[in-house]
Amino acid sequence: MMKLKSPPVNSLSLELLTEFAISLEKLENNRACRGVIITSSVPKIFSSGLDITEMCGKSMEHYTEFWRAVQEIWLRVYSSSMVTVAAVNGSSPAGGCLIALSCDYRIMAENPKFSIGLNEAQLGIVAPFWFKDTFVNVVGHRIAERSLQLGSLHSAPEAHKLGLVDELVPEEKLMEKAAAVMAQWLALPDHARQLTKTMMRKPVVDRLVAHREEDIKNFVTFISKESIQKSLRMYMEMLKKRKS
Ligand SMILES: CCCCCCCCCCCC/C=C/CC(=O)SCCNC(=O)CCNC(=O)[C@H](O)C(C)(C)COP(=O)(O)OP(=O)(O)OC[C@H]1O[C@@H](n2cnc3c(N)ncnc32)[C@H](O)[C@@H]1OP(=O)(O)O
Repeated sequence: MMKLKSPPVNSLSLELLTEFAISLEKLENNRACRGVIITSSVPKIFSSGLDITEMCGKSMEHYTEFWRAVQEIWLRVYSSSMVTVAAVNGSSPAGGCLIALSCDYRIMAENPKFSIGLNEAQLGIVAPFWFKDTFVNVVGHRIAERSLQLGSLHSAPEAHKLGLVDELVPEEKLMEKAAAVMAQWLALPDHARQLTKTMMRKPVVDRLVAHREEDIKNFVTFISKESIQKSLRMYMEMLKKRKS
């Protein structure tokens, strides 16, 4: 089991992304480890997505390093040879949603206050093509198109209806259910399951691998624009105001 633990909201900072990548690599290299459940130890939050402060007021070099780390996590989770189950025990916007979408199976606590989705458009930013591809591969083109354009955050029941999460369970049963799903997936021979997963996911993975540097360049150019910086600052202010 891998528990995200970066209070208050598990935002994906460069530091957390780096630790996450190292932990995944260790598990991946451990032949005895065939599956991992990804969850959060922060109450009510799975992950608040990418740490917005990493994308605000920093240098081009920093944006480059940060985006490479984001790509790395996605590549590692999406193409993991292990069975990956997301036990979504709280809200999961944007980058948090991407982590869940990159797993093989998603179980969410059936709390209508918890929401999940790729809400980038609400921040005035654009989900990159590999976020979009991952989303399309889970929910289909039409649902992904509407949800991405509107930057929708879906309540847990809505997310289940759309197929964004595979199952809803009472909060107290989440880990038990995740373990049961893991056992079901591990009952299959690894090689057949792994080859099937590769067959399904390889085109999307290859697309980023082939355009990785170009994708970094696009991100750095986009995020450095004053208009985008302004949108992000306003969004952070809105989060703080909402609180007070
Ligand atoms: C053709 C052109 C193509 C160009 C392509 C270029 C490609 C460009 C691509 C760019 C894409 C970049 C992708 C980004 C993906 C992301 O993940 S962006 C992050 C999106 N996240 C959110 O919108 C979540 C925002 N947070 C919330 O909604 C809430 O905080 C919460 C529901 C998660 C939790 O709510 P609550 O429990 O009430 O806590 P809060 O009081 O709101 O928050 C506590 C504390 O944390 C700060 N915070 C929250 N989220 C983040 C975050 N993601 N990053 C940094 N900080 C965050 C929040 O401000 C509070 O701080 P203070 O205590 O007030 O200091």
